[in-house]
Order: sequence, then C-alpha cells, then structure tokens
Amino acid sequence: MSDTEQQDRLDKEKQRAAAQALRWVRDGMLVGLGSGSTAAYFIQLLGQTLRGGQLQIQATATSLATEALARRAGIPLLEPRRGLRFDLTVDGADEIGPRLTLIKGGGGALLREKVLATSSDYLLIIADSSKLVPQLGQFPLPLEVVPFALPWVLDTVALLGGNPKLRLDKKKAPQPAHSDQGNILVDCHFKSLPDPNQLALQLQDIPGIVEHGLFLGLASAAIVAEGDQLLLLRPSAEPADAASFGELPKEAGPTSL
Ligand SMILES: O=C(CO)[C@H](O)[C@H](O)COP(=O)(O)O
Repeated sequence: MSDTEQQDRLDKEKQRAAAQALRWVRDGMLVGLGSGSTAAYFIQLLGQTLRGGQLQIQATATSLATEALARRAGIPLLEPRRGLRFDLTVDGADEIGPRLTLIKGGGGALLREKVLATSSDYLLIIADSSKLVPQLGQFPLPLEVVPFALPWVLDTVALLGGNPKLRLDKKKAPQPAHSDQGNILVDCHFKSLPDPNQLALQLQDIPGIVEHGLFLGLASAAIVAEGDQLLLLRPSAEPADAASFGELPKEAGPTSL
C-alpha cells in the first residue's frame, strides 16, 4: 500500500470513529471539543446535526484552532467559568495503550485538552487503528514548558532518558513551536514507557513543566475504527479485547456499535 493509500485508509477510519461519537451526544449537553484531525471530523458532523435542528448543545474548545472550527460549524461556545463541568468531551489521541492510557498533545493542545478531560464526566476518545499500541512510548511524549525554565527542564528530562527535542514551528522553522498559551512544546523520545504512572509523577515534580501528554485514568471509552470494524474499548480491558465491548451504561452512550 502506498503512503497516500495508507493515509486515505486512516482518514476514512477517523471519519467513521467520529461519526459514531455523535451517538453519545444528548440534547442539552455541555460538550468539550477536542483537537486534531479526528476531533475536527466530529466537530463538523456535530455542527451539521445542530444546523439540522435535531439537538442543542453548548461547547468549549481545547484549542484556538478548534474554537475557530466550532464557530464556523455554528456550535455555540462557552467561555471557561467557575463551576463549569462537561457532560462529555470527545477528543483524539496519539497513542492508546493498555487500559485506555493515552499519549496526547501531538497537536500541541495537551494543556487545554487535560483541563477539559478532568472537567468532564465522560471522556470519549476517537481514533484510527494506527493509534492502538501494546505499550505507550513510540510516539514522542509532548511537554508544555514555561520558556524561562526550558534549559533546566531539558537537562532533567534528559536524565530521565527522555531525549527531549524542541518542537519546531511548522511555518517559522527553525523557531520553536509555542502552545496557545505561549509556552514551548518539547517532544520526549523515551521509545517505550513500561511505567507511565511513575513517569507522570516524575514529570509533575519538575518545575517549569506546565503539563505532560500522559492521560492516565481519564478516558471513559474509546471508539477505534479498524478497516470496516469499529471497536469500543473500555479502561477495564486491554485494547482490542472483544470482552470489553458492550458494557457502556445506557445514559452514557450506546451499548454496542
Ligand atoms: O492530542 C491531540 C492534539 O493535541 C490530538 O488529539 C492528537 O494529536 C490526535 O490527532 P489526530 O486526530 O489528528 O490524529
């Protein structure tokens, strides 16, 4: 299969996973909108549904790009405020490991994504089949770092074996990429993460790291499209374990896909 064919196949999988996620959205919900190409498909479909008058929701975006997309799609947006909790957040992932452990932040939106994930009653991940992995760590782990602290953060993460690299701005390379908050994005090449919980604790202790891309114990479910198949994964089982399907409570989404 050529690279273009492979890309097309993954793109179709993203669209199929995104379309399924619509079944989780109920009238009146407050919804967190994720970032990245899979979340973008969901946002477009959600906008179409709202324009069709079938349901009304309000939403908050995990990035400036998502906010702009949601506005274009006609989705009413809420600003952050005290007491705001989301019924559902739908977001993509860069890697989905055992028990729905995740690496996120490939699009640089990890901080806002984690803020919404932890402010949501239900985090639904949507992804193509390339994201399922037996162990996290092949995808470089993103960090959002305060600019002043950068040299010391790089030194400390290197000591942890992270081989940190500054992410470059795609439009202004060799300048470093900045997050929506004006912080610097660093990608850590650990290659494998046998103990993500331990690493998360170590990273949380490093001054200047505003957030890391390990999302542990946050995802409620994941819809992964694999060719014509749709997998519904829950945290209690290994990825792609068929025994984990069909356990969703009715109010939170369909029991099967
Ligand atoms: O974490 C993210 C952005 O910060 C995205 O959800 C992640 O990068 C997946 O993106 P895509 O759906 O384009 O594969």
